[in-house]
Amino acid sequence: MKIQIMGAGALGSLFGALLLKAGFDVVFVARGEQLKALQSRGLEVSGLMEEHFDVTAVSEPVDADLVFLTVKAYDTENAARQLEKVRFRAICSLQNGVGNEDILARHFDNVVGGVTTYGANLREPGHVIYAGEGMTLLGNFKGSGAEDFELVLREAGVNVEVVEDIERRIWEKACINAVINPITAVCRVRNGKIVEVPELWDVARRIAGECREVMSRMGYDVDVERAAKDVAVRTSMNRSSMLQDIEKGRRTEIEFINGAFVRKAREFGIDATYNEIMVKLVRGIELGVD
Ligand SMILES: NC(=O)C1=CN([C@@H]2O[C@H](COP(=O)(O)OP(=O)(O)OC[C@H]3O[C@@H](n4cnc5c(N)ncnc54)[C@H](OP(=O)(O)O)[C@@H]3O)[C@@H](O)[C@H]2O)C=CC1
Ligand SMILES: CC(C)(CO)C(=O)C(=O)O
Repeated sequence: MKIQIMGAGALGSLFGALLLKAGFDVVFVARGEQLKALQSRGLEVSGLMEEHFDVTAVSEPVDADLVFLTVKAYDTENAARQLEKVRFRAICSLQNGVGNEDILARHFDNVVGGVTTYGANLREPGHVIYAGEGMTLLGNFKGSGAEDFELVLREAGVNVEVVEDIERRIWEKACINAVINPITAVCRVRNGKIVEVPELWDVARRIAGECREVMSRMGYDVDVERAAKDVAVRTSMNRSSMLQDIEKGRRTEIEFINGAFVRKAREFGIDATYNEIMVKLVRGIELGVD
């Protein structure tokens, strides 16, 4: 069984390492310094696992059985175009944000949606920190394949479950990210501050309210305010992924998180002013208004 990790950054390196440890044939598709490091020094894993792996790392996709897509959401279209040139049975996104599976479904027959709460950070090229064990939910988005991905992940010791409502789960995770990520990124605070600082909680509640209304119009009854509060408290010391991106001067996934709620709200003709403001503020920082 050959498994390809398309976008061997933090999350892809972690999942690839877990699969390698279980004995799978894993190919890492990477670029830049990460590609050079993987090719010359291999992959170092620290944190919840301490191990070094010699790896196969390439700059262009190759034929494989299964593909995990772990690029940032804004790179999905480009990655899909590269993957169109090779053969594989099914592709599974483990990304955050909404819309990745729709992009993949325009290119491929068997698309599996994924949501994971595992945590990984790149300390330096070729060195990933396994920061947190979580849960991974998978579901067929188009065609089939979820059970194949479930099987390999389970064999690799990953907590995984196949669900029937993967689209809902993807939107649910996006709700949490929509509330926590932009506020932490704009105010440069850890997740816990969102509930500790009344002014920030006031904004968080308003974003959550808009997300809840969008979800409700989609037929999903979700108490977004409560869910976001729970996660912010549980992860109070975390620096959100969006805050980390901003701190590193990198592009964020805001268009695929709050931007997705703004677009859905427009479709339904409802208000999403707070989400829209967060998109614009984060874009402003990305563009260098900082
Ligand atoms: N890290 C985590 O703990 C979690 C992350 N996620 C989600 O997973 C996704 C990936 O996150 P993360 O791993 O943190 O991000 P990273 O930026 O660390 O990893 C993405 C990697 O993909 C590379 N890449 C992008 N396009 C290509 C390409 N065409 N060919 C080869 N390499 C490519 C990037 O290179 P470059 O750096 O040059 O852009 C980067 O190394 C995101 O959607 C994120 O929200 C979800 C749950 C947890
Ligand atoms: C849940 C949360 C907010 C944890 O930090 C996250 O997923 C992120 O940072 O992107």
